[in-house]
Amino acid sequence: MVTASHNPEQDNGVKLVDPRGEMLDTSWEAHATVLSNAQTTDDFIQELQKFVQNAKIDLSKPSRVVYARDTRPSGPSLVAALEDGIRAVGAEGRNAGVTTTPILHYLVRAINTKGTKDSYGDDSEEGYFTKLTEAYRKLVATRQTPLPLLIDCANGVGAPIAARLAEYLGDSFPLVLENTAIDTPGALNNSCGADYVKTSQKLPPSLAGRLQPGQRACSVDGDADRLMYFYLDERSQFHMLDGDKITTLVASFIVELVKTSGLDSQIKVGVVQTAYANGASTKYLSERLPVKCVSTGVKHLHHAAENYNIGVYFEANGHGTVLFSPTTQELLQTYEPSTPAQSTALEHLQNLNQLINQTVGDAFSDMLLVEVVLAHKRFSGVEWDSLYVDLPNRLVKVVVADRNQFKTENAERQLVSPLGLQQKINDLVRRFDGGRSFVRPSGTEDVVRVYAEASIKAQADELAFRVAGVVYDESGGNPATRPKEFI
Ligand SMILES: CC(=O)N[C@H]1[C@@H](OP(=O)(O)O)O[C@H](CO)[C@@H](O)[C@@H]1O
Repeated sequence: MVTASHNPEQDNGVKLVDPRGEMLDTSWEAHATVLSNAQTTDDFIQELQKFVQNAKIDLSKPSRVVYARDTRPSGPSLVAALEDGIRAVGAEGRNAGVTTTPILHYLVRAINTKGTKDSYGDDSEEGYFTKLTEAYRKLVATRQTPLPLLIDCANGVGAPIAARLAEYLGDSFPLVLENTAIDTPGALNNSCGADYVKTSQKLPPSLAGRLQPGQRACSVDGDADRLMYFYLDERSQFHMLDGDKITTLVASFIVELVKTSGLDSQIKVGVVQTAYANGASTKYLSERLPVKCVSTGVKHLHHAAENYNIGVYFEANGHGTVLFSPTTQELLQTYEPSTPAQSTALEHLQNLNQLINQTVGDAFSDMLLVEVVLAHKRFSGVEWDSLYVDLPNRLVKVVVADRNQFKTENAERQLVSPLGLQQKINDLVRRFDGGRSFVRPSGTEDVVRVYAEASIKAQADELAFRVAGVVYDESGGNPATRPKEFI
C-alpha cells in the first residue's frame, strides 16, 4: 500500500509512505523521481515495473491507497486529481480527510497490522488519540497535573488535531491553543510555527503577552511532524529547547529506565543526529551512549536508528522519534522482572512503546513524551535546558552558480568538491576557539548551506560569514549577492 500525504515541506506537496507507515528509503525515492520525470508511456511503465519488483508489491492483492491532506487551499484539487488516478487504476481509496502527516503514517501501519499480533492500534483517528492518551495517563499516573501548555499550531492542520487531543486529555493535561487560524489566507507558518522558532530563535510575536514567565510552550510546524519547545525565564528572556534538547532529555530517561528494569545487557540505546546537531549536545550524549551522525533528512536518521535496540533520533529542527526494534518489543512483553523497581521501569518502557508514534516524527506524540519525562524528573524548562549549554551557532545560505558542484562525504561534514575548498574551510576554522563549520548543498532549496559554531556568538557569526565568503568566491557567484557581513 502506498500512501500520499500533502506535506508542506515538499515542493510538490506529496509524499509517499511504505506499507509499515514509514518513510520510503532512498531506493524508493529514486524510482519515484524517475517516474515523475518519465517522458514516454513506455518509460513510465518500465520504471513502474521495476518499482513494483524492488518494493516487493504483490499485485495479486487488491491495491489500496490511503491519503489525506493538510489545510492549504491546494489540498482539495490535489485530492481530486489523486482520486481520479485511483479510480482509473481500479484501486481502492481511503480518504483520511484533513489530518496531520504523522496520523496518516499511523493509519497506514494500523491498517496493515490490523488483526495481527503486531496490531499498531485501531485504524482510525480515534484509535490514534486513544492509544496516545491512554499511554500518557498510565505514564504520568498520580503525578501532579502540569501547568497549561501553550501550543503554537502554526495556523495549520495541527490546530484541529490539537483541539481533539485536548478533549481526549481532559483535565489530566490542559492545552491552550494559539495560532489556530486555518482559514486565513497566508497565515500558515507566518511568523509562527516550529521552523520560525528554530530559525529566528525568537518567540512568535503572536505569543507575546500570552506566554507567562516560567510557563512552557511549544510550536509545531504546518503538518505537525516537527516540535520546538520554549519558555520565558523570570526576566522574560526567551529560551529554545530544540530537537537536540529533546533527544538529550528523552534518551537519558530511556537509558535510566532500561538500567532500572535490569535489561541493560540486552537493550542497547543509541542516538542518531546530523551534523547540524549542536556540538554541545553531541558531546553530552557521546559521553553517555553511542551516537551516530548521518546525512541531513529524517529518512537517513530513521533508517540508522533501526540499527539500535532502542534508537532515538531528532533533527535539530525538531523532527524525530524513538524506535523500539521488533526484538526489543518482544523482550518487553516476555521479560520477567525480579523486583518492584524493575517491574515499574518495565511498565514505563511498555507504555512509552505505545505513546511514541514510531512510524515517523510526530509533534503531538513527541510533546506528550517530553511532558512524561519532565513529570517523572520534576523538571521545569529551566532544569531541562541546563542539561548542557548550546554552543553559539550560525546558519547561512549562499546562492551559488551551481550547487551541484558541491559534493560531500563523512555524513556531509566534509567537502570533496570543489577541490581544495575544504582545506580553506579547515584553515579558517582553526582560527576560532571551539570552531566547527561545514558546508553542504541543500536538498530542498537551490542554495548551499554554511553552518558554524564557536565558543562565543560573535565568533560563530564571523566564522559562518567568512566560510560563506570563501564558498561564494570559489563557486563563481554573482558579486552583487556575495554575503555582506565580515568581508
Ligand atoms: C538545515 C536544515 O534545517 N535542513 C532541513 C532542510 O533540508 P536541506 O537539505 O538543508 O534543505 O529541509 C529538510 C526537509 O524538511 C530537513 O529535514 C532538514 O533538516
